[in-house]
Amino acid sequence: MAPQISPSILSADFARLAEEIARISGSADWVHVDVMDNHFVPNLTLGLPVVQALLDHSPLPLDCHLMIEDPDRWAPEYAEAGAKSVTIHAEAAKAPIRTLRTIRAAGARAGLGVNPATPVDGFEDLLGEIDMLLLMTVEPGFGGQKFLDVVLPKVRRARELIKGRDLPVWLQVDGGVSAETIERCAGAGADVFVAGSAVYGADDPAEAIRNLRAQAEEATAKANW
Ligand SMILES: O=C(CO)[C@@H](O)[C@H](O)COP(=O)(O)O
Ligand SMILES: [Fe+2]
Repeated sequence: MAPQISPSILSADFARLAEEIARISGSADWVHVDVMDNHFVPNLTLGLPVVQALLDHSPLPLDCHLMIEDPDRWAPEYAEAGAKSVTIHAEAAKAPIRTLRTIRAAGARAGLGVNPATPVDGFEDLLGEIDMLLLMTVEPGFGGQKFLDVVLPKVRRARELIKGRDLPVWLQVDGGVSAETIERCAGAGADVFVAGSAVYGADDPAEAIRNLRAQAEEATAKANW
């Protein structure tokens, strides 16, 4: 699949979210929405009512990343509200298969997220239940952190597992993705790139996205996965 860019609004101006989305609507593929509950991660951002409001204003599909303690309870509601992609964390879900199936049944893409220290090998058998695997490349909870190179072998491993099973599962990297790191991610097999500070910290977010995409495309072509 051609690389996709999913800018995170965590680094946008929370008082002007609809306008911040409008700034990237011609250049991004998705809008990445980080839902944090101050339990699964030590930060509190936004929840279902704000996502419902954004759905009325966003020309781009929403890619909701749920960093919450009880995704089994809440994930289906995001999908039913109209989010096109809903990712739950493997470390938090108590009934991941049921929840992933419920997300899909509601018409959304089902994502499974894993923290930097969580191995992907244990989730091999779940690959058929998901549309996207999200690999955190920082510890979840905050934007603007330094990319963790230590996760790159796992990105490669995940791509091998997906390829080995010949499944159309997207591989998303999230955290510290920038002009300095995106080529390494694409080279390791990632094809969906979340970037918060690298996009919204730039003077021209649309140009930053175009540059990230060009870098990802070049590295993907070279890697030839
Ligand atoms: O899920 C998270 C953080 O927990 C991410 O989506 C970050 O918001 C990405 O921000 P940058 O690291 O690109 O600034
Ligand atoms: Fe995220």
